[in-house]
Amino acid sequence: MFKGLVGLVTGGASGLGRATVEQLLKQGGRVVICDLPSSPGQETAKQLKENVAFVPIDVTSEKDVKNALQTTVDKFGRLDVVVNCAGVATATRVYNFKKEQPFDLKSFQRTIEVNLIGTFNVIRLAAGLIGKNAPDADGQRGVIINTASVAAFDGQIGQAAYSASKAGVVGMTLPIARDLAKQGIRVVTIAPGLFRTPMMEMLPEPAIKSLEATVPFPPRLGHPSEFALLVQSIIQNPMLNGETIRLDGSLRMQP
Ligand SMILES: NC(=O)C1=CN([C@@H]2O[C@H](COP(=O)(O)OP(=O)(O)OC[C@H]3O[C@@H](n4cnc5c(N)ncnc54)[C@H](O)[C@@H]3O)[C@@H](O)[C@H]2O)C=CC1
Ligand SMILES: C[C@]12CC(=O)[C@H]3[C@@H](CCC4=CC(=O)CC[C@@]43C)[C@@H]1CC[C@@H]2C(=O)C=O
Repeated sequence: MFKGLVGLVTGGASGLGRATVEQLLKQGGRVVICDLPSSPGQETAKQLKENVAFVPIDVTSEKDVKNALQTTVDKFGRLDVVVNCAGVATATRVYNFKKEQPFDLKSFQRTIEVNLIGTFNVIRLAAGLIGKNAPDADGQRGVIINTASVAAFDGQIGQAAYSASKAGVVGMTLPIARDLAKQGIRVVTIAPGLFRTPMMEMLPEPAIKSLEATVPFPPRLGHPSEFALLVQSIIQNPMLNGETIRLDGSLRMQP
């Protein structure tokens, strides 16, 4: 099933996205890595060698995403699977009473812009290309997988912007799955708990250790490869659609 499959992974140069790229390649797929020009996407593609290409993009740009889709067609002829992993994390309280400073609106807008609108931008443009595929025996033409966060449900102090952006991704999953159902395109979102990636490693190790202790089982950060395994499973299971799946070791984040 994966042999020859063409995937496009945003945020594919790092963390959960990179692990997904590696898993798709391991299964015999071909992959376009989409990430910021400043990311290590080019080196990543070189390291992974075959059946992979890097296209520098900002997910919020229509022009960039259209260019990435055109490159996908030029290089691999089609697109079957999109995995949206590009994202940014911010932590600011709604009001800083010591500095008498409200949350910076530009920072709130940028978080929504990248995590929510960027994800939507990729979905809306990729759907047209996936819709050109001939349907399989089940009528399926492709799969779109998004990345939210458990912060969509249990957002912590300082996560108003991040949680709102991820809740938006959760909220649009079902309506988009319904929009694309007639074309046989499935849409599923993963809401990860805590995974060891460069985003997480912005935190000092003692903070990571204490976060790990809050995960009931297994009491550790997830490995990016475990995220990639769920991506594989979603691709393989045609009954998964319009749903958000928590991948969190039963973590419920504390305030
Ligand atoms: N690591 C974790 O524990 C969790 C991560 N997530 C989400 O998973 C996704 C992947 O995160 P990680 O791999 O941990 O982070 P990461 O920081 O390792 O990777 C994120 C990638 O997104 C790219 N990116 C950022 N803004 C972009 C833009 N405008 N256009 C294109 N690419 C852009 C970055 O360059 C980076 O390569 C994110 O959406 C994050 O919010 C959700 C829950 C937990
Ligand atoms: C996003 C997430 C939770 C956070 O808010 C932190 C982030 C790692 C980097 C951070 C450093 C800080 O100093 C403040 C908090 C945060 C932005 C975490 C990575 C994954 C977490 C998440 O989405 C959990 O579901």
